[in-house]
Amino acid sequence: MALSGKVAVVTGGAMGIGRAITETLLQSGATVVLLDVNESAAKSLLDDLHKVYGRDRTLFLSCTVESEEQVKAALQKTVDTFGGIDILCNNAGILNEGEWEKTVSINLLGVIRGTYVALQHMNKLTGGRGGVVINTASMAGLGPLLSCPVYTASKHGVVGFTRAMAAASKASDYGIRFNAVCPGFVQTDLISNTKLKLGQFSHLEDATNQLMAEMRMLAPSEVAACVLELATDETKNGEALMVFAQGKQYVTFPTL
Ligand SMILES: NC(=O)C1=CN([C@@H]2O[C@H](COP(=O)(O)OP(=O)(O)OC[C@H]3O[C@@H](n4cnc5c(N)ncnc54)[C@H](O)[C@@H]3O)[C@@H](O)[C@H]2O)C=CC1
Ligand SMILES: CCCCCC(=O)/C=C/[C@H]1[C@H](O)CC(=O)[C@@H]1CCCCCCC(=O)O
Repeated sequence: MALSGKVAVVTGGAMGIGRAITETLLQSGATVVLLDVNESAAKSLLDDLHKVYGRDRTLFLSCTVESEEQVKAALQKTVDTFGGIDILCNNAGILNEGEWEKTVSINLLGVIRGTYVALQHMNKLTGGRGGVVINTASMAGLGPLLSCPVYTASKHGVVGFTRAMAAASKASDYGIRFNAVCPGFVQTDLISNTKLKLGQFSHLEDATNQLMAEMRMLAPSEVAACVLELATDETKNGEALMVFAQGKQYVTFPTL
């Protein structure tokens, strides 16, 4: 029960990787607030979670990470209900090269928005308890996914933002660690019907499917286990933890 008494917020917590993160954090003793746009999936998940963990340790708040107003209201509600925030998992994301501005808006701006709003509650310099922010990036945040230039750009942005925030937080004594998890392909809805999601790069569907076939498809729980490691290992700040066929590996970046 490493996280007993801690309060976690998971964006995109209703499905896929976010759902696995929610379940893993609950198993580790945390209270989890899930923010999502998919109300039916969230409510059905909550019904299941209440049976296992009781009604007091989970809360669903309907919220799009595209709206600063909604994110602010959701995090304020979290603090009013549970007394603070210790862990933020900026996980919500989409893959849609056709709607590329929305992809940036959710995948990158959503992470920045969530982080800046949470900082107001978590920063030790402004009365917060400190804690940890874990962003779901991707291996596409470290190398190019050929059929998804904008998705790739958004995830490179998440990795860069995470590392810069980690350095800023350390230098400013915010008491908050910042880490990113970078999975390869994970079996979730995000990678279903890929052709429709590739927009002007739909001709690269076969190459994308080939890549998926070559890389072992991960289970959401494998990613969630890495998120738990980043949440509980207090030595980790500014890390990008890859999860891929061979297991997991902390990325070594060039030092300048
Ligand atoms: N599935 C994969 O192969 C990989 C996924 N990722 C990343 O993992 C994260 C989670 O993706 P998956 O679980 O695979 O996808 P998913 O589609 O299964 O789940 C995404 C969740 O985010 C929610 N969501 C979408 N837009 C939202 C918004 N504007 N505000 C709040 N919630 C929103 C959805 O309703 C859903 O519950 C994403 O950031 C994705 O880019 C990273 C590497 C690999
Ligand atoms: C410091 C070492 C970093 C190595 C990162 C890496 O292995 C990247 C590999 C990409 C390679 O450039 C060609 C690819 O397609 C790889 C990215 C695969 C991305 C899977 C993304 C799944 C998803 O987010 O949906």
